[in-house]
Amino acid sequence: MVGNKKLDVVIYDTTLRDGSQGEGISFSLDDKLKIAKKLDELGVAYIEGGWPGSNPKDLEFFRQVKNMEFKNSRITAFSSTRKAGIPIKQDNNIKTLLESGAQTAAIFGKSWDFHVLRALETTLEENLRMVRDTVSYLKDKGLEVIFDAEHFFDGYINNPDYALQVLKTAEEAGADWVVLCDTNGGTMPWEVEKIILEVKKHIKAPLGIHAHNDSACAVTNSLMAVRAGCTQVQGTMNGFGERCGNADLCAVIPNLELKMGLRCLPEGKLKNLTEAAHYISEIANMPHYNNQPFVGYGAFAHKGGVHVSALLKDALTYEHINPEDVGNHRRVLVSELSGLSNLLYKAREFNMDINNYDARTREVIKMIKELENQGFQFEGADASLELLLRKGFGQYEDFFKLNNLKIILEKSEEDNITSEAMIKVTVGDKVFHTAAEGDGPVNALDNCLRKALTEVYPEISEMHLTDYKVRVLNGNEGTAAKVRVLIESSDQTSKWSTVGVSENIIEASWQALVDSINYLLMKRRMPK
Ligand SMILES: CC(=O)SCCNC(=O)CCNC(=O)[C@H](O)C(C)(C)COP(=O)(O)OP(=O)(O)OC[C@H]1O[C@@H](n2cnc3c(N)ncnc32)[C@H](O)[C@@H]1OP(=O)(O)O
Ligand SMILES: CC(=O)C(=O)O
Repeated sequence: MVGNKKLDVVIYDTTLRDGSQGEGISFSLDDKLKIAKKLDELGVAYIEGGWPGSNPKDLEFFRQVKNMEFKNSRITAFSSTRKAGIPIKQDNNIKTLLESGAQTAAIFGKSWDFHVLRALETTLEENLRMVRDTVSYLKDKGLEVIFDAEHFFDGYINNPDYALQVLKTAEEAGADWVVLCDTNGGTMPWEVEKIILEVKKHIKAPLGIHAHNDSACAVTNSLMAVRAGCTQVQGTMNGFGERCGNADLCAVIPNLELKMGLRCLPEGKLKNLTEAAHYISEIANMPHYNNQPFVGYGAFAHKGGVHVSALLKDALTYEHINPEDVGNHRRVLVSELSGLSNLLYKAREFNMDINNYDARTREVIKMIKELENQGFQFEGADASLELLLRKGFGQYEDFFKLNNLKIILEKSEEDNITSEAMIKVTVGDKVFHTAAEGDGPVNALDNCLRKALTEVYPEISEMHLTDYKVRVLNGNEGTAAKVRVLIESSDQTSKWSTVGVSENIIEASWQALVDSINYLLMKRRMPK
C-alpha cells in the first residue's frame, strides 16, 4: 500500500513532459489536455503536465487543467532546483511553478558531482543549498514535493558519498519522494539493484525510479528498482522521451501487475492499456510500433504454422499472457509459413466451416504458398485471402467479367499528363461499355470500373479507397521490376484490404481493385 491508495507501486507518467522531449513530438495544448484525461482514465497516480517555467503552453496547461476533474491522477508540475547564487524567492522557475497552482512539484536537482562542477559551474556546497532551499520552500508552501535526483546512478558510481548527501539533503528538507534517475540511460540492471539496496540503508523517504532507455534497459531497470524497494516508477506511454526515450509504461505496468503481482493501477484498468497507448500515439502523430510488447497490434500476432497449431490446442503454448488482460487481441496471419492450422483459424474468423481432412484445405494452402512465392502477401490482405479461400471451396464466383480494357496516357510539352480509361465488362448477359478520366491511370481505371458497374451494383458508390501502397519486389530490375499493390477500402461500417502483383503496376492495381469490389459485393449478399 502506497500513500492512501491501495497500490503496491505508484505510476508517475511523464509523457507530457519528458515524452515531449522526444524528437518529432510536439503536443498542442489541446493534445496535452486530452492525453491527461486519457491517463486519468487509465488510472496512473501522477501526471507530470509540463514545466510551467519553460513556455507559455505549459503554463496555460496548468491554468486549464484546474477546471478539469481527475478521478485517479494528481497533476504534477516540473522544475529545477533554484538557480545557483540567487535567493529562492527570486527564482523565476519556482515563482512560475507556484503560479501554476499545481499541488505537487517534481524538482530535479544534480546528484553527480561532475555535473555540478561542469554543467552548473558551481560548488558542491552551493548545489546542496539549492536542493535544500527549493524543497523546503515548496514544502512550506504546502506542496507535495518529489525530488528527482538527476544522474543519480552515474553520480553514485563516481562519488557515492556526495550522491547520497544530495538525497539526504532532499529528505531532510521534507521531500515526500526521492526519485533516482538514470538520466543518461547507461546503467545496467545489476548496478541499479545493487545501488538501490545501498541507498535504502541511508534514505527512509519512499524511493522512485526514472530510467532512460539509451542501453535498451529502461523497463528492466525500472523492474529491478521495484524489486530493490522503489515504490514509484516514472515513465512515458510508448516510451516516448529524450534521445532513446524513457521507460515504456506500456511494458512496465503489465509486468508489475501480471508478472510481479504488484497492483499499480486501480482494479480493472489494465485492460484499457492498449487503447490508451494507441490513442496517445495517434495524438502524438507517431506511428505505433507494431511489435511493441503488450500493446502493439503484432504483440499477439502468430505467423508460423507450428505456433498456430499449438496455439489452437492451448494459447499458453505461444503466449506469455492472455492478450485481453491488457486490452489487446490475438491475430493469426496466413502466409507461405502457414500450415493447415493457420487456415482453419482464419476460416473460423471468416465464418467458414472447413476442416483439415478436406483435400481442398491443402489445395488452398498450396496455392497461397505458390502465390506468395510470386510476390503476393496475404497477411496484410485479409479480403483477398477470404476470396481465395471461398473460391477454393466453391462458395464464391466473380460478380463481373472483364471483356477488355484500354488506358490512354497523353502528354505534350505544354500540357500535364492526362489519363483516360475505357472498359467493357459483362455482368450476367449484359455488357457495359464506359470511359472515364482520372488523376492518374489507376484513378482513371477505378473511376471507369465503378461507372460501368454502378447501374447493376449501386452499393459500389458507398465504397472508398482509403489507402494505396506500392512495394517494388525486385528493385534491381529497374522499371521492369515486379510490384505488389495493397489497397485498403472502406464503406460506412468496415475496412478491408486486397493485394495484386505484377511487373505492370496497372495490372497489379487492377487485381487489387477487382478483389476489393468483389469482396464488397460478396459481403453485402451474405446473411447478417
Ligand atoms: C534531465 C531532464 O530532462 S531535465 C529537463 C530538461 N528539459 C528541458 O530543458 C526543457 C525545458 N527547458 C527550457 O525551456 C529552458 O531550458 C529553461 C526555460 C528551463 C531554461 O532556459 P535558459 O534560462 O535560457 O537556460 P538554458 O536552457 O540555456 O540553460 C539551462 C540553465 O539551467 C541551469 N540548470 C540546469 N539544471 C539545473 C538545476 N538542476 N538546478 C538549477 N539550475 C539548473 C543550467 O546551469 C543553465 O544555467 P545557465 O544559463 O546559468 O548556465
Ligand atoms: C529528471 C529527468 O528527467 C531525468 O533525470 O532524466
